[in-house]
Amino acid sequence: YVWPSPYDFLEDAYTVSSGFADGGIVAGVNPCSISPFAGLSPGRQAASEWLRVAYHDMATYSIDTGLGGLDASIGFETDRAQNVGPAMNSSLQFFRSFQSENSSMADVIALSVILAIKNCGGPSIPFRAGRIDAENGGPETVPEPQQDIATHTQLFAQQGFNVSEMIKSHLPALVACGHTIGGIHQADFPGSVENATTSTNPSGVVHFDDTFDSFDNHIPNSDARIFQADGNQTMSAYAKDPTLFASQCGALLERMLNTVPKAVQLTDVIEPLAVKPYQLALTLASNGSLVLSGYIRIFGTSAEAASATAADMPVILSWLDRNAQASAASSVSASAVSEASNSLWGNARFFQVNAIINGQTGISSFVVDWAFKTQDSLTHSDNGGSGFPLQDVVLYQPANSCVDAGGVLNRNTTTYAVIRNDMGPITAAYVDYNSNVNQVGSTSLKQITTRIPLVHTGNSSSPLYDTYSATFTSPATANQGRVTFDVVAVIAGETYASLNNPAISAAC
Ligand code: HEM
Repeated sequence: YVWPSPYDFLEDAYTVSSGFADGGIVAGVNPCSISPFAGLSPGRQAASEWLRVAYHDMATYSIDTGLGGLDASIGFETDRAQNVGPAMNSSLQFFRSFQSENSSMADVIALSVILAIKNCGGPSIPFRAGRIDAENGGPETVPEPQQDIATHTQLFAQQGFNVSEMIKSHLPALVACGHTIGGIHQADFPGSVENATTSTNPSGVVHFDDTFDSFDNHIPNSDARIFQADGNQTMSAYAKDPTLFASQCGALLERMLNTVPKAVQLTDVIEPLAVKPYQLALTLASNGSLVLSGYIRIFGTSAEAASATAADMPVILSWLDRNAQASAASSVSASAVSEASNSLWGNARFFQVNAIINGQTGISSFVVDWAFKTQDSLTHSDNGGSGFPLQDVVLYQPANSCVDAGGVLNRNTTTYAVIRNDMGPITAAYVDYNSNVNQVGSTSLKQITTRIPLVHTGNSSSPLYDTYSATFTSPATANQGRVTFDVVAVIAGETYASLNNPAISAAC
């Protein structure tokens, strides 16, 4: 994994759980007992709902066809008795604000489970991205409580969870891993729960075990029937050994999340990068200089990383000009962001960058030299060898870009950019606006890209750059996922792009 990557947003959301640059997902499950919807319906728990969503989404997988799996088909399956209750749609409602061109609903579902389980005290499950959202529902193959063990075993086998060597039987094991948090609701399963509904417990939730908000080896008695599938062997092993429970659940749930249609290629495991740019923007200033602004994140898992104080950490950014040459005055110190950040996986701190770069000589890459303590020798981070790459050919200009505040449903968005005029003929210049639209039959969104040509508007503050703009009518973006846009130019046969810029919110 090297920056920049299409999966930078998911890596950010994986790495930062609260505070500055909050990924936003963990807020829905922190602490493990809560739900963003508990105000509407007390007794609900998002961590367990998200895990159930992921299982029910994945349960449409067929080992015979290689179709189904974790593909957000659940959005089209919520009216089925198998998926009874508000959990499916309200989870998707929460997740859709994280959907974008580079974060499918299926990837967000997988990530949500990994974050929720970790935050509930469970194992660290490796995260891979690259899932593709289905455009319709799958087969009705979620196990239901009234079915017998033979049917459950057969359904699990069809989902790719067969009896194995390491884990005696996947059926009791995976059910134990699923039913360690959350509970069953009388409102949805009146045949299984009685006399639980009260004025303070309107959905009549009965927790599976005494630690419904802890991902631990306390196991529900209500599943005794299922645990008999292997003569209770798996359960007695788990009851004796919390470490075995955590490691086997981690492995089984990882496999569940990575069960995807055979055409889908998942990425390598995504782990927090030690040094990573965040919201970095290169722009042309009114005096003809370039300005590099944004943040550098430093992440670590060591004891030193845990005890460091951001304000005492040296973080120095040094860049090469556009011909990859070092020149005088090409380095700057980044200053600690005062708001702390939290991570479930280690310690993350952010440093603000504000570098003025000679507009004549430009920039092509930078490196970061840093340490956890002032007196430590500096660690040289060069992004795997060739530095953190930047291009200074096509620059998005947020300062001028704006949204016409007038319209509520449809608004005019104007995007400004500057493009170098000394590199040959410009054969194409456009903005790719990556947004999301509702789709019939699902709470999940569908990603679309609209291409708008950039029009040449004149000279800029620098003789090297001309100005361009693109105006188009965009739909309102409230709870319509993450909108990003790319500014692209094809010059003398080469494509230059400023990718994944955040949605424009400044009013015109
Ligand atoms: C034979 C297989 C299974 C059956 C029959 C079954 C059945 C059920 C039932 C009836 C509920 C109550 C739902 C509600 O009232 O909202 C439930 C909840 C739940 N199930 Fe399963 N389940 C099975 C397997 C699994 C698996 C494999 C997982 C995940 C690995 C899982 C995760 C969950 C979770 C987390 C909840 C709690 C939801 C909440 O608190 O709202 N289940 N299950």
